[in-house]
Amino acid sequence: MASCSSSSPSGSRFEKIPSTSIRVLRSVESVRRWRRPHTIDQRTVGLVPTMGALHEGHLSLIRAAARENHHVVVSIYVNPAQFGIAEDLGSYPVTWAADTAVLAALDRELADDGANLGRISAVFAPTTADMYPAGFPGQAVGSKGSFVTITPVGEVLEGASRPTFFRGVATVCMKLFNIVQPERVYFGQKDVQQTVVIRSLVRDFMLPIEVVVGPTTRAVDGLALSSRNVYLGTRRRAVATVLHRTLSAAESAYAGGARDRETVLGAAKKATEHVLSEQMALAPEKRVRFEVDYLSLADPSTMEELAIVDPEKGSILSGAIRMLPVEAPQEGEDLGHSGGPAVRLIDNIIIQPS
Ligand SMILES: Nc1ncnc2c1ncn2[C@@H]1O[C@H](COP(=O)(O)OP(=O)(O)OP(=O)(O)O)[C@@H](O)[C@H]1O
Ligand SMILES: CC(C)(CO)[C@@H](O)C(=O)[O-]
Ligand code: BAL
Repeated sequence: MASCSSSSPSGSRFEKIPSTSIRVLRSVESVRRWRRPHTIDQRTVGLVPTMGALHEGHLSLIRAAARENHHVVVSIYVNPAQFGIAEDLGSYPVTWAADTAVLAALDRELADDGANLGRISAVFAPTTADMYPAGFPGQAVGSKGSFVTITPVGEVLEGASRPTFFRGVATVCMKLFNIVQPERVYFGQKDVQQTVVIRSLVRDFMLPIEVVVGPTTRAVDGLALSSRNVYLGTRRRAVATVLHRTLSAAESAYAGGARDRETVLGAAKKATEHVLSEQMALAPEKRVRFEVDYLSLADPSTMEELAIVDPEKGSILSGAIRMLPVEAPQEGEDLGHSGGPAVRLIDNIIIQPS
């Protein structure tokens, strides 16, 4: 494990990422002890919640947090409560050594950039026993326990496909916010419905926190970076841009003057069907099959489906697709992390209010 203990001036021993001043905090109590003096000194704390397997999308949020806060805390915790029973909790990428190396390099970059107010002060990496002190309540829809639910926004789209997802996210974020007590929290637009749920949580429970949403970081071909992209393998990775191309087609229809759902989403469906028919014309050992889970044109503050876009309010175009396991895998073919099960990808484009 790439972390070590080093002596503080007071002689107490703290775990740190090697060659950095980044503390590794593993318990709720250790975060509270670290946080207390910064409250007294009125030093601001920005929290970037993650599930690890860090990529440039996460780093963009950390950079934003360092510009605006004296201290940045990055949490790394794969929260079991937001995974459905049949989902990928068991194979979710866990890359602690790489993550701490990436954070160390980013912290050096932040130190060299005079425009930053702060740097990465701590990584919070709790255990499930710490996060669920009464015992983990389970992943089932009917699990009993202390949960935060944000409805109706958490029930549609991602919430319809993943019925325990936003209950798990809202619950763990409430815990993280109460533990770290940040002035600001940073979330990515890539998970746009999650940002609407978090804004509702903060508003409805009167949390004294500012929610900052960073833009989606993309690969050069347009694919939104995501920790789950490692599941794709080479063949599906080449076609995975279909969702971004689909949403871009809908955005172009809007830019061309369309305001009604049928025309805007019709352009998206046409784009998807075109890519699918191209793929189906290929031989089984070459092609990639996918299924559209949903394509949505929704209100930006409620995620309710829209019949017509009001340009003064704007809207959110979003979608989810399932990239199916490849057919006729070839000898030595890269099938992706965990051998190529179906991979669910999400993406969105915000149509800004005019
Ligand atoms: N491409 C991206 N651009 C900007 N922010 C991102 C991007 N991908 C993820 N984030 C944000 O990083 C935070 C932590 O996300 P998480 O650790 O789940 O990574 P992820 O790549 O979204 O993983 P997953 O593949 O499980 O969805 C969330 O706020 C998420 O929206
Ligand atoms: C916000 C979050 C860290 C909660 O576990 C997770 O949903 C994520 O990584 O987007
Ligand atoms: N980035 C969202 C976390 C999840 O899909 O579980």
